[in-house]
Parts: sequence; structure tokens; C-alpha cells
Amino acid sequence: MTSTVPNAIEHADEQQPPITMFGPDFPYAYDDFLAHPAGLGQIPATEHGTEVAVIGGGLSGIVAAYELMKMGLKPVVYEADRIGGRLRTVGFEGCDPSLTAEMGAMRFPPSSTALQHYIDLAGLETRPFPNPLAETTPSTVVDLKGESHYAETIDDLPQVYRDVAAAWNACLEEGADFSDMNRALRERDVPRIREIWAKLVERLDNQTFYGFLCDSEAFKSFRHREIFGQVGFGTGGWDTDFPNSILEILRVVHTEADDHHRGIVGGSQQLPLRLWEREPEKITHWSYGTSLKSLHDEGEPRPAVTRLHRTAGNRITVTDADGDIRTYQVAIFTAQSWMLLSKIACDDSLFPIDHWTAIERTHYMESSKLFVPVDRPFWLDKAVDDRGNPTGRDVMSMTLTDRMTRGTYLLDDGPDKPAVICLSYTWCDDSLKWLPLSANERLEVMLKSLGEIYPNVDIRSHVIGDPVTVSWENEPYFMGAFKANLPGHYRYQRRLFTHFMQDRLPEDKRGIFLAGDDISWTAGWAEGAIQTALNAVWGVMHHFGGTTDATNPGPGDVYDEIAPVELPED
Ligand SMILES: Cc1cc2nc3c(=O)[nH]c(=O)nc-3n(C[C@H](O)[C@H](O)[C@H](O)COP(=O)(O)OP(=O)(O)OC[C@H]3O[C@@H](n4cnc5c(N)ncnc54)[C@H](O)[C@@H]3O)c2cc1C
Repeated sequence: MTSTVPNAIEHADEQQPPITMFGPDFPYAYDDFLAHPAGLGQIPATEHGTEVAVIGGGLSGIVAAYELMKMGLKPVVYEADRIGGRLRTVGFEGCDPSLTAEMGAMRFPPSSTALQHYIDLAGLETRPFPNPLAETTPSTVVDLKGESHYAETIDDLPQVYRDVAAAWNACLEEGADFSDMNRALRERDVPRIREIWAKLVERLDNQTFYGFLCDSEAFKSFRHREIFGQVGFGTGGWDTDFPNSILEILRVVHTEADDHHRGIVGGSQQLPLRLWEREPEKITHWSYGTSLKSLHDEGEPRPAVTRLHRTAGNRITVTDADGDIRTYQVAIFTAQSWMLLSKIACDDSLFPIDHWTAIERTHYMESSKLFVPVDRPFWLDKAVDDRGNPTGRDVMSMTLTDRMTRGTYLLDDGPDKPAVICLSYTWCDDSLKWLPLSANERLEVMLKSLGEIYPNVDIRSHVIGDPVTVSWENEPYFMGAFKANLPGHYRYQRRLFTHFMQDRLPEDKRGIFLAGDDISWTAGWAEGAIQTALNAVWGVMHHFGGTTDATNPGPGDVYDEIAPVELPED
């Protein structure tokens, strides 16, 4: 468990199958699809070597390009910023290169099984991430309204936190069929998952997270809702999510996306970078030793796309920042959808009008982080009381607070080595409060906040390099951290996610496929970016007249049996 408030009722029975991000909207086993020896499908030999534009070199684009290359197509990847996108690992100038900061994704649940497939393929290791009250986190401080509580387990916190946990569990059970869904997800009981979820979608699409709490008898106490908002049920305070659709939150808790997190040793950006260079053992058409890198001039993706339009023969014509124009039968677009409204000049004819509405209504969360390198994990030093007697406590802890910093994470690699502090990780309004401040201004405010919580700790004296920071809403090729649906957005989300089923679109609207975190049901989790990439791969294969092996049907082959629930449009 990773939070001061358990995400959900614990199901400790080891005999049960594990929870995975299997639905609930589209319960397709992407992990089994990837593990199957028959592979993801084949395209006719006449199409081998055909170029496919892949716009965006984040995880979704790189996974799609990698799988299309294995099928014998020639992906042409366009990337405006750097390979990895929101898997962005940076170093600190002048410091040991082993010291890194995860500016985007940093912790991954074991329920991300498609992601794990690629982590294993890339030969990367993971280790537990030091979330609040996680087993490997030495200690956690919860500081609310000027009062701090030191805890190693939830039992060390005052009773009110356990009351909040109980309220959340009751609320989930009463309002969202938690135990039933948990069982159905573990057993991959598709009819039951669909039955439960269809009712929840119909009942709750109009509801905010906060409204859902307020409607529950269990959460009738304002104080409980406030504490819940400040320290969250997950990985920090979630009151910034209160205006979002409750369906977004249920997707996370039902699939345990917020539980048992692990980090990638050496940084998450290594994953797309290794896939870029990887030479698959099994590859069609291309000779052994081919990689995405080797298929690109100078081993680099092409630059930013600046224009996208349809040309005769229903082709997709792509213009890039170098002024090069190339035309493709098929393109996959994996960047944030808002790029299509601003940074890229687009034809209206690229998508049906209802898809444009959905793109235009896409709602993003903001998010900021700031990291500093320090000389050693000094937080593990033992504190003494006013009379100099040892207290047995760490001098500083993973910290959750209602102050500006909100969440402070302590990241070490052993007792005698330099370490890193994520002084603050925030979302939405809390992130916007940092936006106009420079990295050093942010650092000063953060040190002041933490100084109030730890008056006897001189954090500054341990800093060995300049801070690094990001506000994703201010990044020109992202414009936000990740999509978060508001109430009433279900229909938009459904249109975007199902865009890969192009036989259902008018013929003159086919050939460009949306993919990526932005159209996933679980935005903000890399697993969803991969799932949508695999949908697009299936869509492209199908577009070229290809098929999957009968023993390994793809997401489009079984679509009608598991299609996301449809709400009336009138
Ligand atoms: C702050 C933050 C924290 C997160 N935490 C977690 C976490 O802990 N666990 C987890 O699983 N997930 C997390 N995520 C989500 C995860 O990072 C994403 O799901 C995943 O990285 C998205 O990959 P993608 O390929 O869909 O999109 P992106 O990574 O955004 O890739 C799209 C790419 O398109 C490029 N691009 C944009 N415009 C153009 C253009 N005009 N031409 C060419 N290229 C263009 C961009 O530069 C980018 O590289 C987090 C994300 C953020 C921002």
C-alpha cells in the first residue's frame, strides 16, 4: 500500500489471481496478446517496407513503431522534443551522472502488465518506489494545519486517519461495487466486469469525485473529506482531482494503478531509448540487426510535424519543421491532442466532426515537480529531542502536507552515496501556483515550507547542485501533464479510444490513427499509452489487409464482444 489512506479494502489472499489494468472499459488482455508466440499479426508481403508515419516519439509512438517494424513496415518517427516524451529522465549539471530526476512518470504499479512486458524486453530493473507509508519507505510525516505526525505504518497515525480510510472503503463499496469488481477483474470475468461497469458509467458519468464523496453517508464529515483530500487515498493529496469525473478515479482504484509502485532503476526514459535501439530477434522483411534507429537517417527521428492534411487517394501528407513534405497511406498520431489545435496546421477533413469536438474538449491536469541533488541521504540520521536524547526517529521523512510543497519524496541509492530529493510534486491549482516562479524561486519557497515542518534540519547545507524543475502545462509540445476527464466526458473519451476501429468511419476519414496517453482510459499511467499504441498497431495492420493469428486475436478482432458501453448521444 502506498498511502496514508488505503486505496481500497485489502485483499490479502495470495491465492487470488493478481489485479491488472484489464479494463474496466475495454477488458482486453493486452499482456496475453504480447506474450503469445504467434505475435501481433501479419501484413501482406506486397506491403512490406511501406512507410508509416508515427508522430511522437514518446512511449506510445516508440512501442507502435517497434511493433510495426517487426511486422515488416517502415515506421518514420517524428519527434518534436526528445525520445521518451513524458518518460523524461534528466541529470543535474556538474553532478555524478548516476543522479537523475524523473520529470514525468516515476512510479509504476505491478498491474501495468503490458508495460512490464516492455520493461523486461528492454532488460530494465525495477525497485520499490518510496511512496508514503510504503513498506520500503523508512518513515512518513503527515503535516496538516501546522500539526505533524510521524509514522512508519498507518497505525502510528491518529485514529482520524483510520476513520478516513474506513470512510473511503465504505464509500467505494456502497457506491462503486468495489469487492465485486475486484473479484471480476482478478478472474478476468469479462461479462461481470462489463455488467458492473456499464451500470457505474450510466450512473456516474455526470458525477465529480467530490460529489461522489459528498453523496456517501460514510463521508458526511467535512473534516474527513478535507483530510482525505489533503493526504489522499493514493500518492499524495488528491483534492486537486475533486472536480474530475469520479469514473477517472474508479478506473485507478479498481485496477490498483495507485498501489505497490516500483521505479525503473536508472530512469524511465531508458525504456523508449532502448526500444529505439533494440534489434528484435523475430522480424519480418527486415534483416536481422534492424532497429528503429537503423531505419532513420543518422539514427534520429525526424523533427516536429507542423502540418497534417489529406491529399488525393485519401493519403496523409505530413510537413515537418525542416520543411520536408512526405505522403503516407497511414499515420499514427500519439502526441497530446491539443497539438492538433495549435502547433500543427490541420485539415478539418482529418477526423469526423464529433472526434474534433472530443479533441477540443480534452481536459488536462497540470503538474509541476522540482528536484535537488544532495550529498547523502541525511534524512536517515537519527533525531534527538530538546535535551539531546535520541528519539529513534529519522530527522526527515517522506512528507505529505497541505503546505505549498504537498508531496516531498526522498530518493537514495545507499547510505554513502549522493541522493536526490523531489522537494515538491503537485497537480492542478497547486501546480499553477508554481508556474510563474523560476527554479530558484521555487526552491526558496519549498525550503521555507519544509523548514516549518523540520525546524532542526538544514536541508540547504546538503544541496550539491542546481535544482531542476518542470511545469508540464508550460511545455510547448505537451501543454499539460495528462488528460483527466471531467463529468460528462465519457462519450468524448469513447470516441477517441475507439478511433482505431476505422471500418466504422466514413472511408474519407480513415488512415490516421489516434493513440497515446491522451486517448487512453487511464491517462497518467504509461500502461494506457501502451494499450492505445497496440490498438493503433492492430488498426494499421488491418488497414493494410493484414490479420492476426487465429490463436491470438487482437483488440479489434474481439471488439464487438468487449466494446466500451455506449451512452445515448441525444
Ligand atoms: C508529471 C507526470 C507524472 C506521471 N507519472 C506517471 C507514473 O508515475 N506512472 C505512470 O505509469 N505514468 C505516469 N505518467 C504518464 C506517462 O508519463 C504517460 O502515460 C506516457 O509517458 C505517455 O506516453 P505517450 O507516448 O502517450 O505520450 P508522450 O510521452 O507525451 O509522447 C508524445 C510525444 O509527441 C511529441 N510531439 C508533440 N508534438 C509533436 C509534433 N508536432 N511533432 C512531433 N512530435 C510531437 C512530444 O514531444 C512527445 O515526445 C506521468 C506523466 C506526467 C506528465
